[in-house]
Amino acid sequence: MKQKKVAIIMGSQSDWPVMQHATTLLNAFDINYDTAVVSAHRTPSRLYAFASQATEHYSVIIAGAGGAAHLPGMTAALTCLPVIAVPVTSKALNGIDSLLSIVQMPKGVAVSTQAIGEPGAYNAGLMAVQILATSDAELQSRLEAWRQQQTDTVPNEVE
Ligand SMILES: Nc1c(C(=O)O)ncn1[C@@H]1O[C@H](COP(=O)(O)O)[C@@H](O)[C@H]1O
Repeated sequence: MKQKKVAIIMGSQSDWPVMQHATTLLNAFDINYDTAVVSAHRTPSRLYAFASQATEHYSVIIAGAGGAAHLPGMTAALTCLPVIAVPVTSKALNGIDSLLSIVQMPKGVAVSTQAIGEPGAYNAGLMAVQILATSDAELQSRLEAWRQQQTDTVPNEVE
């Protein structure tokens, strides 16, 4: 079975400096992805069109937004694909607003929320790889080798 792509969507072009970190591990593992600006607030029809077609093209969606970050939750409401959310660092409240508006989803609609900002975007890419690896043995073994390499780089002693 051919692996479907990952979608990386974000509420604004201004989210890209954070969201680009979601591509680090997708690139490292040769996983195809698309990127798009989609906003629940500013482009609701675009969000509806994207989410209603998403299962045809994608296996996983990474959604980043800042401030009143309704994009991940609204995306999850419109598709049964796994949605990995990145709370983008905001100017006024450093991303606490983004985090809180993403993480408290009502029971019955799930979003996998990552950490605020760059580490969260990086881990969103990692989580996407981990999800894809559950149905791809070759990817799973590359992921395990990557994890071992990371473990091996952690020094034992304090200098
Ligand atoms: N949170 C959302 C949504 C949404 O959730 O639909 N759409 C845009 N935004 C956010 O507004 C912030 C400021 O956007 P601008 O920089 O374009 O003014 C961005 O972090 C974006 O994710």
